[in-house]
Amino acid sequence: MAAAGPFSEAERAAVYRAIETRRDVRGEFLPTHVPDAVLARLLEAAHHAPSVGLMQPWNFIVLRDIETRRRIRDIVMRRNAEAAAMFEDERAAAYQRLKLEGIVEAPLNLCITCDRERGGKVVLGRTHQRDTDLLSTACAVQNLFLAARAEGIGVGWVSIFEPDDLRPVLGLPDRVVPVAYLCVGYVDRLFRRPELEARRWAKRLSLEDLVFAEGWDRPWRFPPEG
Ligand SMILES: Cc1cc2c(cc1C)N(C[C@H](O)[C@H](O)[C@H](O)COP(=O)(O)O)c1[nH]c(=O)[nH]c(=O)c1N2
Repeated sequence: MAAAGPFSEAERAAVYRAIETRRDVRGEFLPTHVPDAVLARLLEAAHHAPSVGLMQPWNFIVLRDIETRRRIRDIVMRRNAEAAAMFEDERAAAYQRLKLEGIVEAPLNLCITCDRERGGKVVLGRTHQRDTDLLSTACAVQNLFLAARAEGIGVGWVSIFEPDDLRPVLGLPDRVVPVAYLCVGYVDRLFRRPELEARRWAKRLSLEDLVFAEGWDRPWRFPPEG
């Protein structure tokens, strides 16, 4: 066991700053190489995520080769045309204007996968909730996002494809699911608020409308600020 008191004020501020200023980045990646030593820190952060039964279902595929990334970008462009066709009228036009991936612009891509058989047939904590392995992998993704923010590195999550689309390109075995496809690279500017909000696609909800006390729909009273 180790001491578990609160962080110093500066340490606390740094943690909240990483959380609050993290952004999903689609454009504006700098071409600067992300050194392997820095990447190793990000992967270490991801690998420190909680996981059901400590099954650590993740793997990390590091993609720097431009040809592989072009193949994946082509898949995303094809799937994006399908997605675009699902919106109507003004929404369709607005969708077309959004930049939703930086696969080729970012110098580095990462695919974070979930091995659905890691840990064997019976895993502590997963017996009644099969998808907790996927949820655990998402925790690893978020750890990486936050560590990247602290390093001045932007991350953009791309999900505009069928998971099976990536299987032949990355040689994924059947038991392995690609959970997150990430564009990664240094950034010198970040949107202050979600880019989709800045571009008037969607709005951040008010936290006060999302917190209940003792049951569904009974608002929790936030303490007055200050
Ligand atoms: C599982 C998942 C999948 C995706 C995303 C996120 C997550 C959690 N996001 C990014 C998403 O739009 C973004 O997180 C929100 O708009 C909030 O913005 P910030 O992350 O706070 O900047 C995202 N963005 C995008 O441009 N293309 C995409 O395919 C995806 N896919």
